[in-house]
Amino acid sequence: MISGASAERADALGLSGRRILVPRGGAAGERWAQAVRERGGEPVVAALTETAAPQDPGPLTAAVERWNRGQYDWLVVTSANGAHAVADAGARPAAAAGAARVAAVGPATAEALRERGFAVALQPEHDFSAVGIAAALIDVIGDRAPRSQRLLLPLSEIASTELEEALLRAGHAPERIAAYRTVPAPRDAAQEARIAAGGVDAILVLSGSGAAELARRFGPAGGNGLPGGAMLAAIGAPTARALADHGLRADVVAARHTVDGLLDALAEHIADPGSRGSAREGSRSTPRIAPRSGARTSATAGTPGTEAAPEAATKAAPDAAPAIDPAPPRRTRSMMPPTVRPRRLRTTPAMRRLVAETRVHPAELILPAFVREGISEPRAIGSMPGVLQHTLDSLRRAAADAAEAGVGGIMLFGVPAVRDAHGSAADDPEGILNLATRAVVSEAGDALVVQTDLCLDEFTDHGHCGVLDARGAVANDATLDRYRAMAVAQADAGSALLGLSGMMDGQVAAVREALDEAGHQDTAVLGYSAKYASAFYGPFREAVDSQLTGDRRSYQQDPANRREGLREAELDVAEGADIVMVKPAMSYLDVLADVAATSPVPVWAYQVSGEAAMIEAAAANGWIDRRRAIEESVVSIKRAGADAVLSYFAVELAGWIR
Ligand SMILES: NCc1[nH]cc(CCC(=O)O)c1CC(=O)O
Repeated sequence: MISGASAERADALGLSGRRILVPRGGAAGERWAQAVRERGGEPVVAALTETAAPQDPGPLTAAVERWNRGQYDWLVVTSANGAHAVADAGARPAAAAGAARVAAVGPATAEALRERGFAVALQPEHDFSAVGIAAALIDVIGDRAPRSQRLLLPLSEIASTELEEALLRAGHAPERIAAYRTVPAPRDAAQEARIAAGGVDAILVLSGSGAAELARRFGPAGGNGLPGGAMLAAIGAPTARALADHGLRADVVAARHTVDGLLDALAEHIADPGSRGSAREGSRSTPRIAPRSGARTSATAGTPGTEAAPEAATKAAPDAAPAIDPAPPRRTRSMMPPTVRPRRLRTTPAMRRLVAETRVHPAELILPAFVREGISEPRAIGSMPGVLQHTLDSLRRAAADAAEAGVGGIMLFGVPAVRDAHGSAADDPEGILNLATRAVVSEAGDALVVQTDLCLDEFTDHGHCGVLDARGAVANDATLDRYRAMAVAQADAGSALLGLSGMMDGQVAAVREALDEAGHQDTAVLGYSAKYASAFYGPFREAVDSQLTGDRRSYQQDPANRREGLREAELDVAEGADIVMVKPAMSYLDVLADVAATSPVPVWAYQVSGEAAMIEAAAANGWIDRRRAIEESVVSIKRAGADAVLSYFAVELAGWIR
């Protein structure tokens, strides 16, 4: 289908710079989006349709029971949805009777089946459609011989009858079951308006129902209006005909009904609008609003659509030439060129810089730093490349470097030589964290806001953030007494801002009261308000040589909870927190945005150790661009609402953006 030269063009960057509407959500949408990205395009995921359980699940359940009892010879699956539907209904990979086999319409379906534990015995070689799988099956099971086969066909409610008809004609006993249905996806008015205003360059149309929904939302009859100039790329001829039924014309019709087939055809069309991958040739006689009978398939083999869109395999007559040539060819674009062009503001680096909504400034970055008692040389931390366990001396130098780079603050964590059940070293004026605080304040206290982690986990021999009761549970109120003592010791040492990271109830009020009683009215309190029990603290635990076994789920928040994050922040503000924080950052940007929307005090976020480690590890593998990923991650945290960000990259990033 695709000539050598244009195949090469269509290759890696064939969609470069193009925004492509992906009309599916979920895992399928992500697969399409990834394939668009691999070709240099920018996917815009806007689900038009989604799958739902059939109106009446009874027949599917009964059929799956029969399958499990070994009453079929074949399970014939024509879409990934079908595979998931039967698996979800309880179909066992190997039927009890043993001899049953599984056929898949194409590679994506086969992959879904394998994912669910089914071995795939048969798959068409080229034609991933109802016609293709019928032919492949009949090849193997023959015409009636040796005996009529029982085949279970779990299909979409509106799938065509092609497959069962072909099997019936060959003398077999197909049993069609409605396994799922395709329904309109929830709508997003703002996104639709952006799309209509020229937000995409091309739209993928993957099924007849997708075409119908596209027309309903953007089509000629009362929708938002299709984005001017957007190309329509149909997965196959039936889908192109469905578009025509709604007064829309496919610019591209894929000959191979797969992700690659469609995106290659689109890339080929972009590279050469007159090429065979485009529908121009096939629809020369087709007006923009094509009567159904006038639509012609372009270079397609068989009746396609099944692999990506089983319901699209309609009973249309393929390649039926129109009786009367309805209209002269249209060489002009079918839609008006856009007048609204958001890309104008992206044309040059200077323009992009001028219109950037979010900026990161060094003063809004805080460097977390570790100091370890009893070492004479700084030590590397395996899971945190570039981060050290400092000696007092090297910490002083690191603070001076941070001040020099213009960062706003430094957050100190201490790693003591000796631990006990109460974390005695935490409030000992000669404890490592308090010593380090004095050292850093004298070195750089004018240039940097010197801050201290107020928590017991680095100091206890059991590694928990509080003291334990007789049964080994973390005792909230007894811990508050320890926090009061720590607060006074840290303020005495010169800490300007206490970072309360222990997640005990009432900790902000307790610490505020203790500070005020001790005459430290001017020492500020940072509530780690919405702190989640996160896997992303992993490398930190190495950094502080944590003694923890088990987890912190009885005091840190459940990652499933969003509302609770806002509540914790509100409580901390009410208790007198001067600043509140959300932590980790990247997986909790929704919580951060919620808190930022209502907080009367500054809102910070902590890009934690695991977030940094992910970037380092991927960059070390050459999988992402390290600097861009760091810049993007921090600007995203600010965009979501953070006024300042704790980041292990603070000094390096400050150097880049100065
Ligand atoms: N003292 C508790 C504390 N303060 C900051 C972090 C994690 C920071 C990071 O992962 O970078 C932790 C660890 C925890 O809650 O287990």
